[in-house]
Amino acid sequence: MKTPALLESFSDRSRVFDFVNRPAAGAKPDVRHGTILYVEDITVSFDGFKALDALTLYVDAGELRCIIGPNGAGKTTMMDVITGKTRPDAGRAWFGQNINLLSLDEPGVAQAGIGRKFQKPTVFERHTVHENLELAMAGARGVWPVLLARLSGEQAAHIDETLELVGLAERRHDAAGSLSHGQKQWLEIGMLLMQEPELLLIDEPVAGMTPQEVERTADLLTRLAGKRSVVVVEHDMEFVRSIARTVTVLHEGRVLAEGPMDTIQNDPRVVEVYLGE
Ligand SMILES: Nc1ncnc2c1ncn2[C@@H]1O[C@H](COP(=O)(O)OP(=O)(O)OP(=O)(O)O)[C@@H](O)[C@H]1O
Repeated sequence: MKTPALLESFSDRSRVFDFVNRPAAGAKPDVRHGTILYVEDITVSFDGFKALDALTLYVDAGELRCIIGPNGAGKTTMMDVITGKTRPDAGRAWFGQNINLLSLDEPGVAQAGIGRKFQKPTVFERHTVHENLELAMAGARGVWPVLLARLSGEQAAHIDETLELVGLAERRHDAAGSLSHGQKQWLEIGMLLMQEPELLLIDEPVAGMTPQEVERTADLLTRLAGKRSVVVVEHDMEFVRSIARTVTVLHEGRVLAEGPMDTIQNDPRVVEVYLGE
């Protein structure tokens, strides 16, 4: 019984998925200069300790960027600033040329078109893969409209396309709880995609995956880039090597090095602080 089952999850939904409550669509980022994300001179201090220290980096529209760096380098703090979770002490963060991220709260950032995927998959375990995507659909203003409205042809097609993209078409009627860890990660990426974000921030997507799942995730993220921009924080260097065009290395809250993976791998500073660990 689909409807009662979905209703049961109502209380959980708002707790687990803030992004499902994404408000109505706002302005799109203006990327006419080719840059979708501007992070400039961002400083975040915790009790005097600088987690980010005048961090500056730019991400191009359509790019797939990997961010690496040792524990405590500031990767999570950077994502927190971009998504409105942490307010910086100083600096600027813009989404395209026109959207000042520092003026938005977390729902506002999501509404503007930035989707964030945390490391641990959080899907509605008791609901089917298809229902999970329905609930996450862009424009849904809560569980009632999702449940009561019949899917339009366009919405049904969007779900079908997403199921194909994340490789879960054959599992659409299965409970999300029956999926493997890797499949849950793909489902959650699919849920983010239902809101059609311009920029996806993805935290350690392949931790705990089998080698086959890692390979399929590399393929998925590579296919997502282009139409969207994707920023991936990841420690698995083989995975980073397999997907990244440009790698940014963070260290002590700053960019230590940035460039193609081959250059980064041979940079003695990077080897010293990170790769040589
Ligand atoms: N809320 C906080 N209060 C105090 N210190 C914090 C807080 N959040 C982060 N830090 C500190 O800021 C630094 C940067 O942390 P951050 O989590 O951004 O690093 P990271 O690169 O994501 O590390 P990891 O790879 O371990 O996830 C760390 O030294 C951390 O201990």
